[in-house]
Amino acid sequence: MSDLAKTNCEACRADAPKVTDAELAALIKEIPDWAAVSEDSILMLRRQYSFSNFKKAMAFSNRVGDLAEEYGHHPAILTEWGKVTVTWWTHKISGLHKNDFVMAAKTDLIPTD
Ligand SMILES: C[C@H](O)[C@H](O)[C@H]1CNC2=NC(N)=NC(=O)C2=N1
Repeated sequence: MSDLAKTNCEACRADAPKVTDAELAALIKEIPDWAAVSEDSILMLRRQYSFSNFKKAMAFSNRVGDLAEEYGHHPAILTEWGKVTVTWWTHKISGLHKNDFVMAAKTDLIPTD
């Protein structure tokens, strides 16, 4: 398990700093299956998971939702037949906080079978 996955979320505050370019470059290496993407100038982390049917995709999506509720930090989840796309960013700062990398790492611990 990566150290990130063992980390707790900090309380999200509107004045929290976004990760710097250097922090982003270092942190993204710890979650190699995730991509940093920009939408409407908002940096986000995105990964797509594959499943053998919709029922398994839905079950995984619900477990991601449980994780989000546990830590009070919520992703965008796109659930499709055989696919789930999870996107993490911090709404309050319209960008990436270390919490988002922590939650991406924790998402990777959810079983996909
Ligand atoms: C009131 C509530 O705790 C806040 O709105 C939390 C909820 N979940 C959140 N999730 C994410 N991704 N970003 C936030 O800024 C955020 N804020």
